Amino acid sequence: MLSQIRNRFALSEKGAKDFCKGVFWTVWLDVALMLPAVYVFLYLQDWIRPVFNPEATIAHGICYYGLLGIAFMAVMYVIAVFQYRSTYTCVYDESANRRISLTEKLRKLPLAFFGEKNLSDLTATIMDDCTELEHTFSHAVPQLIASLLSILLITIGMAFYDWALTLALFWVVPISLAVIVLSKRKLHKQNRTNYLNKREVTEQIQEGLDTIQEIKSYHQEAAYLNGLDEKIDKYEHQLTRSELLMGIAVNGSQSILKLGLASVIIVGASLVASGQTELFTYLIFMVIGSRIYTPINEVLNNLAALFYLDVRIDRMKEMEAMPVQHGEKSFNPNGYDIRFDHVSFSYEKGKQVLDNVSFTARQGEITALVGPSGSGKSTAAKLVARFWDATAGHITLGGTDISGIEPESLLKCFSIVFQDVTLFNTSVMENIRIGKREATDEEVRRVARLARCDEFVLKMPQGYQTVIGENGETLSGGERQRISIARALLKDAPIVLLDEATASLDVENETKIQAGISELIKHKTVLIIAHRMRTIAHADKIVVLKDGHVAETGNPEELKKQNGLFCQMMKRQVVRA
Ligand SMILES: Nc1ncnc2c1ncn2[C@@H]1O[C@H](COP(=O)(O)OP(=O)(O)OP(=O)(O)O)[C@@H](O)[C@H]1O
Repeated sequence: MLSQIRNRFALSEKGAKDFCKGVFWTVWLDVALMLPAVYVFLYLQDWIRPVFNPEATIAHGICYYGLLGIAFMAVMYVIAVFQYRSTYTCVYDESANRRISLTEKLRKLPLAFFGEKNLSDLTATIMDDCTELEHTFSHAVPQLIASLLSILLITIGMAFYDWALTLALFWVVPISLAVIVLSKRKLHKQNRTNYLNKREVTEQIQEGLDTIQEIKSYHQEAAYLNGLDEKIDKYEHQLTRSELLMGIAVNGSQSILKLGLASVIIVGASLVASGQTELFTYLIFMVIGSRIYTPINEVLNNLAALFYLDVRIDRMKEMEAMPVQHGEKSFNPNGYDIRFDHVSFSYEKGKQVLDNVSFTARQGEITALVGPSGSGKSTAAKLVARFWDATAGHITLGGTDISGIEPESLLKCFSIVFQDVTLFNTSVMENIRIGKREATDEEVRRVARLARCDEFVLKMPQGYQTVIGENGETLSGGERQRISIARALLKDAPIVLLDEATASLDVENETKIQAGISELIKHKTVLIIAHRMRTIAHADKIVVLKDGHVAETGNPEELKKQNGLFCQMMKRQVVRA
């Protein structure tokens, strides 16, 4: 039972237990909420009956009813506290845990996942869907189950008292629920479309914000806004349609419920007139009839959330089912040689990016990957760090196959400098410290000097404490790159990946930070990707890639003599220079 609840609602084991507790206490709360009606019943039975029956006497005085009222209120209060704790507090805990586990899950997914998914979609799943599920599980699902159970209990109890009036009061409940169940399929479909349309609008807005520079510089504002307008119109149109359908279903169902009280009045009147029911019983059923449908009405008001439930749960399950990258946390490599052994890889089925690539990058040497644009150089570098997993062949690090090493543990061995540097909206000091969290300010300054950051940082108003804006917007490309090199220097990992690390620097700046890079790569396994031939002039080994396979390998002198692709690339650059 518990595991079925877990699967159905994508809950943790504790969440499923709490959910059952929540339903239990909500049933009791629904029953307890009938206590005012019971109180009125007891009072009327005792004090009003003598009016209709002169032989009857009043059994309890006003003090008794005062104390009884207090006792009923205390019972309701205690049950409400338990219900609140078991439903709301636990749901918020479950929601927090769900967000953490989804974020943990994302951390373990291969980068390929993020390439295929829209990031605003992922954020919406972690934040919006969790919030909506929180609301549904605190306000709708336990209430729905509990109100069905409590109505069943109350119906059985009342049937013993007067079955004919009970029937008059409750015949509407199955019909009202049937209306909802019958419209569920249609509404579910509508809500799914709403959800997808909303995501489309969010994605379009996100894309507009990400590409605002291009939109403005190519005067695409009108085209962009027209596209956005179309998507918003589609979303609104669909929303209005589903709200209308929802309104018809919910109001229809609520109206049917109201017929229950009307039928009690009519049936009760005829039963009283024919002497089959006491007037007093008739009054009692009318009092109860005015309150009995409240829990169902509340559930109906939250129906939209209930119908969205499956769509959101499906999204969660989809994320939770994504295959994560596994591996051993601790590994003892025999040195840090990197070996590609017949490695093939494709991002999409049928489009081979690397084809049977084999080479070794030795520790203490600089291995350069060169080749025409799109030949697979960056892809090869990313496979080494397990950003993606090879589709065939093996990559080993110090003799250990990296597919058996946990990606986070593996990445501890790497200092990586990419062409696209990501900076955080914090100080220069903290941006560099990302390389080694526990580094002292002095250590950070030392590597910053080596990477030639001093030259621009000391001119900033607060020096190393200057906040550099979102993704370092206040810095030039070269300055951003120098911060990234300082980070890598601070990390001081045994393997260094430089992917177009100095691409955004002019020749003067590149020469300046060459000292920093020389320091960074000393005694390390270095894999370097660069288009400029002067950047790789000191490489010990060059691997030339062409269309995803190794075209040539050797040291620069050997390759020059071969007069192959490498030689042609050298000549072209000399001519251009
Ligand atoms: N995330 C991705 N999804 C799908 N295809 C990709 C992805 N990244 C790269 N590719 C494709 O893989 C091929 C190799 O790309 P890669 O970036 O490895 O080449 P490169 O040699 O580093 O190119 P460049 O010198 O221009 O940076 C290209 O055809 C590219 O379009």
